[in-house]
This record gives sequence, structure tokens and C-alpha cells, in this order.
Amino acid sequence: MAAMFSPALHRQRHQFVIDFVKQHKPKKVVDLGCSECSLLKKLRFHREIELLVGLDVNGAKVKKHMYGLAPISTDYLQPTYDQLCIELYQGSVTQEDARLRGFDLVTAIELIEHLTLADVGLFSAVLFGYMTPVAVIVSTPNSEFNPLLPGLRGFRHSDHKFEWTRAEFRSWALKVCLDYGYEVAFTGVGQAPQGQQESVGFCSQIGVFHRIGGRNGCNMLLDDDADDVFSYTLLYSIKYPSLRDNNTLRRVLVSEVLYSAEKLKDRWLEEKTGNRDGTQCQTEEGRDEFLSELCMEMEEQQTAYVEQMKNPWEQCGRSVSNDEEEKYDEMLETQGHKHQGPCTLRRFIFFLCAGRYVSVPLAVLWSCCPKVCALSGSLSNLRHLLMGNPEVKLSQDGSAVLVAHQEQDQEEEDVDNDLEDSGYAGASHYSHSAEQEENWEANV
Ligand SMILES: C[S@@+](CC[C@H](N)C(=O)[O-])C[C@H]1O[C@@H](n2cnc3c(N)ncnc32)[C@H](O)[C@@H]1O
Ligand SMILES: [Mg+2]
Repeated sequence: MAAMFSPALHRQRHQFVIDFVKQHKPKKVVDLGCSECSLLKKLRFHREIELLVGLDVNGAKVKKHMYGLAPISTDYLQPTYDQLCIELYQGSVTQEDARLRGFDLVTAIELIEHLTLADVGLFSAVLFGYMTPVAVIVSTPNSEFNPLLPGLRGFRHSDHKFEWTRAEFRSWALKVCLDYGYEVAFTGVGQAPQGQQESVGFCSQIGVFHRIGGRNGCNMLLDDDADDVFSYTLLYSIKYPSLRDNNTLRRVLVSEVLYSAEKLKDRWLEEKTGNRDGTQCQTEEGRDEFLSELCMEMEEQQTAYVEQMKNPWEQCGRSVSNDEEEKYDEMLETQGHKHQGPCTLRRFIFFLCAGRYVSVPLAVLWSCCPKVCALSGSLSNLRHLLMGNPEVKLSQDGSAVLVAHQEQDQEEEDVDNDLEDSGYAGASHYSHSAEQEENWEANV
């Protein structure tokens, strides 16, 4: 049978769901009879989905495949602002469970034919009468197509309790709509050979149900929570890393800050001294030369960045309202991202070479590292997010990141410790006052 369809029929069924998801952008999706979780594995890449749930009566099968839904390393290394939670349950679609109520989309792909007719009645009541999702996609074999399947005798699978004609499927679906307030459209996947499509229909027939009245079409949320039933067993639950989660944001920001500070330090040492020993780099001319080059580079980065920041939602795949766009433009304007030339940036650059550390002001990091800027949002937020983090060494007043710049022997380390103890790294005249920074923040 696999050779009859291209792509394979099971792929076409899943693609049908994916196309529906792309069009309707549901946030909460349940797959009933999720089996080997293969549809869930595809759906997790759809960023609009925030909660993805799978249910199957066969817990062993789910357990065998559920780890394939775990985040992969890039999800940890480059998290986005998208949020995704995946939950898998063992349980029967004939039983109610409050955790599956109020979803945007429920799919039941090749499930109902595995239920006895009595159970189909219970399933209909649970799905349409209790779970009351906004939309439902049900697929099931179309028995009229069976004569076209080479070598098939009886049902398509030994566990099938029935296989319906188009009329039988239709009559079940229309009754459900009447009973529970839905409307349905019929379609399918798996085309019959030319000329026969009319007479036999699709190989897999599909009903797409929408609740009449949409999201507000039922008063389920007014129900008393005390009646909530929990009959399923949770097998797996995972929350994907998201920049909306403060710990994840902090972790990503810290690694970006450390990387950028290190790069800035290297540039500074190389350009200013011509070698990597920071002790000789205190001349005014050296610094000016370095500054003007860095400023030019920053200006280029800023331009690219402002372009990118014009519509940060584009990256999230979300459309933006005019209102949001205006607000964002306003924010860019007040933060001075627009029309900001190298001259304004010049005053932020002030490196200090003290003992084994180069002090990289947070203001420099914030204004010339687009990612640091985007992740933190403001200079004071950047400071706040870095404070108390064991991986980042800040100057005493918290205005700069201290980056080690020498391989050191014990003697040097002792000297450095003395310097630090005396407050040199933070309290010297090279550092910035909190007041200065507030000023920058207001003007940048
Ligand atoms: C043909 S498979 C489903 C295929 C899957 N939906 C897909 O598209 O890849 C049918 C699944 O329904 C599950 N199932 C059967 N009766 C069930 C019930 N009462 N409640 C929940 N799942 C059930 C079976 O364990 C099986 O995994
Ligand atoms: Mg089946």
C-alpha cells in the first residue's frame, strides 16, 4: 500500500494537520491516540503552539518514543522567545480528564476505528461534550476505497473494530455536530486513480470540526473546579527553554556578555598595544586610534541592528499590529537607536587596564553588542541581570565587567588580589559612577 501513495498516506495525514496548524495557529493542541508520537514530533516545530499534549491508552508505546520529544542542544544553546510545554498521558479517550479541556485543536488521526461502537459514543461525549475544543480533526479509513487496495481482505488493520463508508462517517459526524454544537467539513487524503475519485472518495476520510461560536462557544470555564476529574497518568512533561524564562535569559545573556567582553578586550589589547601585554597601553593616541576604529565598526553594527530590531516579532513568526510597531518605533527613538553616530558612542568607551583585568564598561557592551542589548533591554536591566552571577566578575560599583587578560603566576595574582582588596578595580578614577550610567541610559 505504501507504494500507492506518494508521499506515504500517514505522512499526508500528518501534513494535513500541519497545514491546518499553519493556517489557524492554535496555541494548545492535543493528539488523541498519539501512538509513537510521530505527529507530536512534527508539531513541536510550530512556534505558535505553547502546549502540546499526547494521549494514548498504550502507555508502553508512548514511553518507548517519548524521549524523542526532548529539547535538543540548539534549543538550550540558542533559545528563542517561543514557549513550549509538552505533556504525554496514558489514558483512554472514553474517560474525562480536566487537563484536556479548553484546547484550540484536538486531533484523532486513525483512532476511532480502534474503538468499539459503544466506545465511539463515549469518545464523542468526552471529546465534543467535555473537552469542547475550538477545532477537531478526525481521520479514519474510508471503506469504499478498500477494493482499490491490492491484496486487502477484511479490514486494513487487525485491531480495527469497523471501517466506515463516507455515508457512515458523515452520519456520525453530523449527529455529533447536532448534539454538541459543532459544524463539520468533509475532506480526505490519498487520491483514487483518475476517474474513480468521485465514486470511491479519499483513502483516508477526514472531518474538520469547528465549534459554533468559536472560542466563546461554550460556558465550560464557568464550571466548578471542584468537579475536576483526573483519570489519565502523566508519563512525560517537558518545558522547552525560552528567553521568557528568567533563568534561561540570564544564562544566555551571561554567555553572550562573557564572549563579547572577551572579544572587545582582545581588540583593545591588540589595536592599542600591538601586542597582548596590556601594561604598555596607556597612551592617549593609542586609545584615540582604537576608539575611532571601534566607533566605525559599531556604527555598522548599529545600522544592521536597528534594521533587525525594527521588527523583532518577525523573527518569532508573529505578525505585528500597527500599534505595536508604533510603540516599538517610539522606544527606539527614545533609546536613541536611531540617528546615533559614532560621536555619541565615543564617550562610552573607556577601558581600564588594571593589573590582570581589563574593565569593559557595561555601557560599551550594551551599546555595541546587539545581542546583549536585545536580551537585556536596558543598561540597568543588564546590570541587574548580571549582578550576583558567579560567572561574571563585575567592578565594585557594578558598572563594568572585569576580564582577565594575562596568564599569571602566583606573584602577580597576589598583587592583583591586593589591588582588588584596596578597591582599585572599581573605585579608581577610571570607573563610571552609577549617576553617569543613568545619564547614558537616558541618552543612548
Ligand atoms: C493507528 S494508531 C494511531 C496513529 C497515530 N494517531 C498517527 O497518526 O501516527 C491508534 C492508536 O490509538 C490508540 N488507542 C486505541 N484505543 C484507545 C483509547 N481508548 N484511548 C486512547 N488511545 C487509544 C492505540 O493504542 C494506538 O496507539
Ligand atoms: Mg487504524
